[in-house]
Amino acid sequence: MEPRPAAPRPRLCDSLGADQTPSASTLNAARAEARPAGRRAPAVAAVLPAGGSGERMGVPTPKQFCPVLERPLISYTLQALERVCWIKDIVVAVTGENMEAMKCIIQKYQHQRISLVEAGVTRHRSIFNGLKALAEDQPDSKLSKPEVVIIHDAVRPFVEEDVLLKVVTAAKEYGAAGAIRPLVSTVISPSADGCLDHSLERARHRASEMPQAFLFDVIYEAYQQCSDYDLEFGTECLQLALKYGHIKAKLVEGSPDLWKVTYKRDLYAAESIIKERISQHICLVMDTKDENHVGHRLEEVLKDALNHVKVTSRLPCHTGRDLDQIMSEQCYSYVCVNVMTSDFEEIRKLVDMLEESNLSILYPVVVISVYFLDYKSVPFDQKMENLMQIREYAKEVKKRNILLCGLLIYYPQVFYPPQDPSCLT
Ligand SMILES: Nc1ccn([C@@H]2O[C@H](COP(=O)(O)OP(=O)(O)OP(=O)(O)O)[C@@H](O)[C@H]2O)c(=O)n1
Ligand SMILES: O=P(O)(O)OC[C@@H](O)[C@@H](O)[C@@H](O)CO
Repeated sequence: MEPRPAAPRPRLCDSLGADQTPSASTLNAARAEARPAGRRAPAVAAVLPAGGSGERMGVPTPKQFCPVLERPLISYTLQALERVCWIKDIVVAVTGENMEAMKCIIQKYQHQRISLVEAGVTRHRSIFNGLKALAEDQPDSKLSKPEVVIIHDAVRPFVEEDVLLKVVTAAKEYGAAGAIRPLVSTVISPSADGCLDHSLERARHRASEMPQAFLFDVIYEAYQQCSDYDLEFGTECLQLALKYGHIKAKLVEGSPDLWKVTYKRDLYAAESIIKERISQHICLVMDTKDENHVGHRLEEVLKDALNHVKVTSRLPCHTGRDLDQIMSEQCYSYVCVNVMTSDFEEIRKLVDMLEESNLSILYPVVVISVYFLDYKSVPFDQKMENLMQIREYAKEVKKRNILLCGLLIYYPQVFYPPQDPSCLT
């Protein structure tokens, strides 16, 4: 029985999100705005419709459960919402047949604050079921009614706290709010005979995306008044608030990352975006504090190419503090540069720490151990035997989503024999 992993670290580093991740001061200002002076912050919950079959994806598995880096797509969306500490409940609507699979995902990735409800046969019905779970007029409701409810498709994994805060703040003021994006294609209206009737002026129109947010009573009452036609064929929650609540939603410009995973190409795009984001963080671990350590040359090169390069030394007196601090920033790629030792045990200790930190539950962790060895002072076969242990250990830790590899750089120490001063010129 595998030991239950400890609860995941409370927050992912915001830089795993969209490029526009706001600074802490921006968020604090927005939070202050969301919390008018003298009034308490609104209780906020989220409803995630996740009951679709993903027909347009063209694979047997519903797209919300399709793997991205060997982890279901929906887990990334849950993680994005869990990062936002002021969302108190996350209600996910899944079909009965996927309920067990969803419970396993919640347990395996240690998702928190999640409640599950049965999905409906349409997206609107799934959302309505989610809202019912939050309404206090339901006999078996265990959740308290929020003041504001966020509605966000479970297949939109790249949602950041800033846009969530914007739509919630706007919903509190206007009653409803939704993220929008510029149209990429022009919208046209075909005539009955399949020819162009007219086209819409693209600049005057926008694509409605997610997240959206509503005063709970506004959207819940709209759904309660909904016609069956709306529930069956509608695709726009903002329209329901307008039609049944006479609320004109505030439109919030969203970032390019808010797109919905719909086709297979979207899954490939999501995977490459996630890979790119986690690879932007590198932690260089050096085996000495020497400022002339060759690892600093690598640091200079990496800093030109990456957003975040952290450096630490693995001296025993430093290991705990330095590495713990770096792990708290959710770094998933480690390059260990060893000039003083080729001791495999040091790497094992580092990998054990990474494993205990549960980092690799959410994303694969990469550890590259580089050994600079002077071939005149270190017999090759003796060191290779020692380093070959890495290969066996790598097979073992790969099962726990830690990818370990070793790199041996054999080089001659450059000596100037003293009897030949010309070498010194
Ligand atoms: N009966 C439904 C249909 C859709 N959804 C959810 O609504 C979101 C957006 O819908 P869409 O992209 O249309 O998903 P699918 O309906 O699964 O896709 P398709 O139309 O290609 O089948 C998805 O998270 C989907 O799981 C839902 O909760 N209940
Ligand atoms: O479920 P579908 O993909 O058909 O449509 C969902 C989208 O309409 C919806 O997510 C946004 O347009 C915002 O309402």
